Amino acid sequence: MSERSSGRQIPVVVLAGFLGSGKTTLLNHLLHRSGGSRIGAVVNDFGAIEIDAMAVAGALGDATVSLGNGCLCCAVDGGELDVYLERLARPSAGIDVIVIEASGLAEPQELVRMVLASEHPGIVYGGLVEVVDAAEFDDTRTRHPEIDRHLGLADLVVVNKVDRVTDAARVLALVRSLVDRAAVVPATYGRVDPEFLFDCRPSEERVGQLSFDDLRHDDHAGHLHAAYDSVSFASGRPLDPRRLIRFLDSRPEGLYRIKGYVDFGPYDLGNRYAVHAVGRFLRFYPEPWSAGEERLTQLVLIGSGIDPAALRGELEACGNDGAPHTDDHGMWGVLRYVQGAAEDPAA
Ligand SMILES: Nc1nc2c(ncn2[C@@H]2O[C@H](COP(=O)(O)OP(=O)(O)OP(=O)(O)O)[C@@H](O)[C@H]2O)c(=O)[nH]1
Repeated sequence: MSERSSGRQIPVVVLAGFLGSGKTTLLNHLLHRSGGSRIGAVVNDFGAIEIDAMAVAGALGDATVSLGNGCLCCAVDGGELDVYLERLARPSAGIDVIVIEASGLAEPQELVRMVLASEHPGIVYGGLVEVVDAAEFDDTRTRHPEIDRHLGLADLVVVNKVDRVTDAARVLALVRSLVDRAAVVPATYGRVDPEFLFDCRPSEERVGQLSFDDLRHDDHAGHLHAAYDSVSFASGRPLDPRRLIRFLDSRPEGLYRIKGYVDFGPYDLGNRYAVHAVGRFLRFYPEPWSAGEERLTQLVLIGSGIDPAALRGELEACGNDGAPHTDDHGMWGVLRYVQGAAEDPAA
């Protein structure tokens, strides 16, 4: 019998973690491996184009709702979130657990506070899951010491991307030293047993402690995202692969995160290319265009100390001039960054 039909409350899990740590990857893993449980998701994108929502929507259909353009943690009240939670918690939706994927710059305590403050009788706070990028962890902590505080609130920490480090044991030990009572599990590509997430519900005592100590409505200026800008770029003109690679190879230090989809037009008529940059990490993932899909390039760039107008201009300049011929070598630069099967054998 599902939780709904037995009249129990639906747990709402907050899935947080710094930019690019692997939250969407983990959510997609859960959606494909959740067995008999039906998951509803609320996806909060930082940029104006909802790339994360696009990445999970196919798997979820009407069980995804998207809250784009800005951190949910800055909503004045949880009213908007409540509307979405109510929609997902309707018995007719048949949902067993709801996951809120926070933007990579959200303040997790604000989201937890909103869930705890919700007056919807059909839901209950199901815990905070923090995803950590093992390869970027040291640098991210140096730039953002508040990450330690986020980990202290977590009920489960997934130390992701252990395939990218040679000292996973050290990173795991460091994370364990920073958490309070959370379980800490290593992962690649967010592959954790869904039961871990569904069972990470905090004790009553912990929830009480959270609502009094950790969840004071804090100063907005101190939020992580206060120091970040985002640039959204959408174009129906295909990009030239060489120009785009030149742009990406010379991207400024502060431009920490790029994500979206690229149309290379005549260079590959069959595929669009999902692109992800996280710090200096860069990957392209070709995926076939769906029949009838509008051929667009849609990118979100997020960084600190960046010049949005200049970046938008540089992306404009990556447009293909409409030259009728492609050359055989044009895509080489892109293909260097296409993920090989050896990198993720289970993909
Ligand atoms: N090598 C490696 N790459 C990973 C792993 N998990 C995720 N990635 C890649 O990291 C990039 C970012 O992953 P996402 O799941 O989009 O990260 P996110 O936390 O949702 O990103 P934001 O929403 O922008 O904060 C993508 O290119 C993923 O394929 C992993 O375990 N190992």
